Amino acid sequence: MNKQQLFENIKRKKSFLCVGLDTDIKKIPAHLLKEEDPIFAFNKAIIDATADLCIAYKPNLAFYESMGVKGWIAFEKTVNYIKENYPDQFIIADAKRGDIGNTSEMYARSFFDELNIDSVTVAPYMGEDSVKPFLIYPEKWVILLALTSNKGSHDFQLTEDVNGERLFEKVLKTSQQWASDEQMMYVVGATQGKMFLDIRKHVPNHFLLVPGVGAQGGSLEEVCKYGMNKMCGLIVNSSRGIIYADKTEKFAEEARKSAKAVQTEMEEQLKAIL
Ligand SMILES: O=C(O)c1cc(=O)[nH]c(=O)n1[C@@H]1O[C@H](COP(=O)(O)O)[C@@H](O)[C@H]1O
Repeated sequence: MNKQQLFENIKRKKSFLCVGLDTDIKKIPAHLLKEEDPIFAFNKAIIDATADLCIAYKPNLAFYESMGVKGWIAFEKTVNYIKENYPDQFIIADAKRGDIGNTSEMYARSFFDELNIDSVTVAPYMGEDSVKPFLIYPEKWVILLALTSNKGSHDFQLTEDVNGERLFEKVLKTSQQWASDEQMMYVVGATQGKMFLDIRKHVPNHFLLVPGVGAQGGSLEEVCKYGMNKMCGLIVNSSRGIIYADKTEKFAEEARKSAKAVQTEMEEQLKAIL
């Protein structure tokens, strides 16, 4: 999917919501445990209940890999289910990969060749040759960690060099030499508030993947105020805040209500640019 198609989907659905499929066997409703594949059954119900309200899904690999082979199968079935039934959805493999070149090549192969996923999150700290293997696939995206939502973002990302340049700024500047805004996005946490102004100084036109609303307490209003551009430029993720809205047989219905509440706020925010 290219940038224009992404924007068309945002306009059509009046939403820039990404539903995070961080599916934990310990948190899903008990009645699903009797299913042959409870993780997939949960995901399928959540996807069917939310697909018209969001433009992206982000399964986080940790939740699947923690279950071994069964988890990987559920992940693959989930990706295929989205592709077959909701082909307009942008799929993000949240894997935070990145390694020496020939190893990154293998990561890229698994997500892009084998599974045909639209994008993968990548850590920038091993540098150019660790990111480039992901960039040889047309219309596939690298989503590079820039300024994350967690407290630990202060440990490295916000530290300054002798010239006063912060590490996340160096990441934004340098990585723009590797790919354009048609192939690269950046992760910026919703908890970063006014920092979006600094981010936009470096990357005015890029799409940003923004996790951290909902369970982590980030403000959608602030994200939009400081981070929205003329193509929206935001994909805002909520995982726990949507998928675990309820633990009963009505879980999918309640997840839909939570997604609808976020989408309604997004529709309001989009009036600034549409
Ligand atoms: O790359 C990410 O998606 C990510 C980056 C970041 O800075 N913070 C962050 O929370 N995430 C992911 O976004 C999701 C947030 O989940 P909730 O806090 O439950 O909405 C999790 O899958 C995190 O791993």
